[in-house]
Amino acid sequence: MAISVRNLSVDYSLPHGTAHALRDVSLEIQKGELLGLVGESGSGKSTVAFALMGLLANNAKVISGTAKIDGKSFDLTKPNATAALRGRGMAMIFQDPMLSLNPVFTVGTQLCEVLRRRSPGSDRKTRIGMAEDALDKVKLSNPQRRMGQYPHELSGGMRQRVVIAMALLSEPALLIADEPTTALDVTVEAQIMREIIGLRDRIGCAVLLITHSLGLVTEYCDKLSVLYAGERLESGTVNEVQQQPGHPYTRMLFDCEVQIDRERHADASENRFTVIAGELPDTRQRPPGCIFNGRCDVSFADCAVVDPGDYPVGNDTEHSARCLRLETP
Ligand SMILES: Nc1ncnc2c1ncn2[C@@H]1O[C@H](COP(=O)(O)OP(=O)(O)OP(=O)(O)O)[C@@H](O)[C@H]1O
Repeated sequence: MAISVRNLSVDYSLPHGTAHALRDVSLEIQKGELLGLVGESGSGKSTVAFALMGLLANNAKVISGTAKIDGKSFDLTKPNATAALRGRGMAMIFQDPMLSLNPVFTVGTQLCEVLRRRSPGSDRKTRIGMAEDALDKVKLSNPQRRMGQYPHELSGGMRQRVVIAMALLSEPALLIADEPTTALDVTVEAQIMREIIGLRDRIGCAVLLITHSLGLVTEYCDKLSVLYAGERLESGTVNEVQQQPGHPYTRMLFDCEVQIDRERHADASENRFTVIAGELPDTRQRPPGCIFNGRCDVSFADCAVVDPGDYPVGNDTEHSARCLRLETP
């Protein structure tokens, strides 16, 4: 079973114009696969997730887009599409686990509620057993005690495990993890990523991992899509894209990552990270031609006027990038 999103475009209306935050973004994730969606801050990653989950802000409008899950298509411009999509099984892990947890209920009550909604006929004792089992599976120590605790009594990493346990119990077809480890320290990050992989292995769901970290993507994901100013500039398997980036932006992102890694090992201050010079363009006035033209180090005259297509890279049919340099005459 594959999950796909086709031509997702989202606008935000602002006091001075309309920001075209996403433009024709398409993604495809197979069952059991982890797709990393990377891009710098403001590139539109969360907008993709929110559009799928029906969590967009009031000033947002889905201009186009279809999501296909389990062979069934949903028109994302329709107001009730995301409710129907959620009904087919989607769960989301946020950077802040408190967005998924209710502070006034115990962990046990919240986990049992997921089970009650999923199988209303189940008895309480069975639900408690299953909830404890889920906490055990995400390696939360002393599950019985945790069941009676409130979210504020747990650390950030423990809360994130509870959210993963909730996802485990809801058995989604698609799990969206939006910067799930950004607020956690590096050791906890690795543990939480392992739990997400464990969840994927147990229920065979597709996972969309939203992150600004290429390091996380190369370590844990099967495929990646690179987002820039609301456009998907490149997509392919992690190995292919890493070995042969088709887009200059992807190459620059990988160069930054290597630099960050070196500086980490040299124990340098976090502030010295290399960044790509320039800024994201204002999406209220998308420039003509390639959206990355203003920051590209290998652009040529046509890049300022011709909107590039999505061209294949190398011999891999899954690998493509939006760069005119890949156009074959
Ligand atoms: N409610 C809103 N109204 C107006 N603009 C918005 C709104 N929400 C997001 N945006 C803008 O849309 C663009 C994409 O934002 P989004 O949060 O999806 O990016 P992101 O890649 O997830 O960023 P980050 O990594 O910082 O979370 C940004 O320019 C952002 O300022």
